[in-house]
Amino acid sequence: MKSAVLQLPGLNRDRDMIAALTKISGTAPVTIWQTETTLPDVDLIVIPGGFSYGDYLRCGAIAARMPVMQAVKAAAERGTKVLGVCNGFQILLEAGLLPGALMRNSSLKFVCKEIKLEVANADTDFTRAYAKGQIIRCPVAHHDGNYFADAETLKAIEGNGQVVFRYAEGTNPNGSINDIAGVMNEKGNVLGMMPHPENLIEAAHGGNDGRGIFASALDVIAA
Ligand SMILES: NC(=O)CC[C@H](N)C(=O)O
Repeated sequence: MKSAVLQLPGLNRDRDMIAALTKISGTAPVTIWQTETTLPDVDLIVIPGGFSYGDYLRCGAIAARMPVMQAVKAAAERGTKVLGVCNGFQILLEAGLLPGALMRNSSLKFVCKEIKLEVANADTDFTRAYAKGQIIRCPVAHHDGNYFADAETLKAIEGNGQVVFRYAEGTNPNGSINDIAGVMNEKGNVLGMMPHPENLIEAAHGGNDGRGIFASALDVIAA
């Protein structure tokens, strides 16, 4: 499976993401720059974390309006898998590719720590390496991770199994409604998540609980 990583000014997790994808798939992802309007032919596009355009206006708001996002939207409509992590999740929400919004953490503080995630839906292209209900470790690092959706949207995403990850065991670091840490679109090919699985993929990271997300999306065996 071929993958690509979006690179935008201010993103800072792109190298970690490229390293994770390369290690897990054995092939380096292609990189995509903000001005590109024609994307390479890949199976998975990843929008990594960071502070695109300095988080001005709202996290992800400027990035979502760059030409490249029209191309990402078109690819998602054609069925290409799209994964957004942290700022990538914020960008996907601002671009309208996912439901809901991410607000300031309820503590009003930047949180950088390890939390626990429950795999709420293991029947997805991004989580089939896990079992439903499995608890995995994962780091978070953000100030705007407080997921919110109105009652109608919440009912729909809960009912459709679009909530893919929840913060487990009282580890919700940001006040997200229903402990939501990751959501996908109705079609199931676009996933956004606040935690950083690319930073927990090998022994040198202190564990590999995040590996299954990439192994699932890239269709390789999780080792
Ligand atoms: N690590 C990240 O991607 C941070 C996302 C965003 N800039 C925030 O702080 O909420």
